[in-house]
Amino acid sequence: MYMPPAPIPVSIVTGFLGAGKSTLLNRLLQDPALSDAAVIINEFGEVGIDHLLVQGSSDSIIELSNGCLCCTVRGELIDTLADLLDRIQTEKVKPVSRVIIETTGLADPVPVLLAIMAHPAIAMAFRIDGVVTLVDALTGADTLARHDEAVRQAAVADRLVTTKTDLAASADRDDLVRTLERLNPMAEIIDVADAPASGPALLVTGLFDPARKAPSVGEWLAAEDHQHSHHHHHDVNRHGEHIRAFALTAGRVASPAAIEAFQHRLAAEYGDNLLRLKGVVALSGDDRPLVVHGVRDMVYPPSRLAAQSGAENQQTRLVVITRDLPETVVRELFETYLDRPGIDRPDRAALDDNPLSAFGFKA
Ligand SMILES: Nc1nc2c(ncn2[C@@H]2O[C@H](COP(=O)(O)OP(=O)(O)OP(=O)(O)O)[C@@H](O)[C@H]2O)c(=O)[nH]1
Repeated sequence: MYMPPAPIPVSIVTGFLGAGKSTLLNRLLQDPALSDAAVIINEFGEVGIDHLLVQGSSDSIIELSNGCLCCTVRGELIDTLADLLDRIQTEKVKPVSRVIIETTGLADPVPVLLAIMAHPAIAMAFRIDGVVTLVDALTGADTLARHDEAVRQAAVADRLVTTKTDLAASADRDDLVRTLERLNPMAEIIDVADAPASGPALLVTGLFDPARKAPSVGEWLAAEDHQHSHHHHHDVNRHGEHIRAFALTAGRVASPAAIEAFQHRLAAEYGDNLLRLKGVVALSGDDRPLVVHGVRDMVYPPSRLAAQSGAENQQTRLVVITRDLPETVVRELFETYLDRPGIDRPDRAALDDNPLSAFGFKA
């Protein structure tokens, strides 16, 4: 295997679902200093759309197949890094100055770190520079209380970046910072709106050093290493029975208002169980799809992509990740808002008139 003169630094950008990873990366990738960085994206859901949402020079963005990086896709990450080295050696691609890995929001970063650090050849060619973890100031406290993955993401970080502070009350951000300081006393905590978060230096933290983390981080790495080296049965879906990820699809949509109304209804009624909604909405008579986002009970303003060609871009594709909310409830609501008839499905007018849950499910 080709060995570059010095190991290529690897930055891991993590943070719970919808924390703002792609938004931040898009901003950083505008900087010429990162023009020769390779970006590896991983998402959890049947429909890959992140490659559309993270903009950069197209051959530097590699999308891993769907599934979670900390579970099924770990081997693929190693293969991808090995392949990248090979392509650099054979001059199929230019040397890269850095690899940036954006994990899924559900990823436990510990197995991802270990996959790189414990692989003999990969660990010689790449070095983990650092972990930058984003924490949503609106939902972060609740997410940390409910999801171990979020706690681990915060605890392994070299830098913690609070996001959405333009939307959150400053007292809530202060409380969140105190919680983060307890979880990870050594990490620098910065705000996404502050200058240090706006440039590529955000990703440069020096060598990732487990010894500088809370003692639990060393224990997690050791436990993971044991599992790794003893080939224990690995839980393919670490995220448990409660989490569901699925796709909602449709053709071109005549009115974006229907999708927006669906999003608001879903968020208002099931926001507590709605971990994430994101997608690309193909519109009739307009080749520039809408990008829609929701996190818990927040519906974010839609944005537009540049005009897209290709059959897949004629499709509306939404990825939904729920906790303790059956897929059928979301799917029925979607069909209703798109006015697609179904047996026993109330029409939209009836639904809008009825303030109570229409499908008999209430969290
Ligand atoms: N107001 C505000 N909105 C933000 C901020 N950061 C992200 N957003 C919005 O939050 C939504 C989700 O942001 P993304 O960057 O897609 O989040 P992500 O972490 O990449 O999401 P996943 O990959 O699905 O986990 C988008 O609509 C963003 O525009 C912020 O600091 N302030």
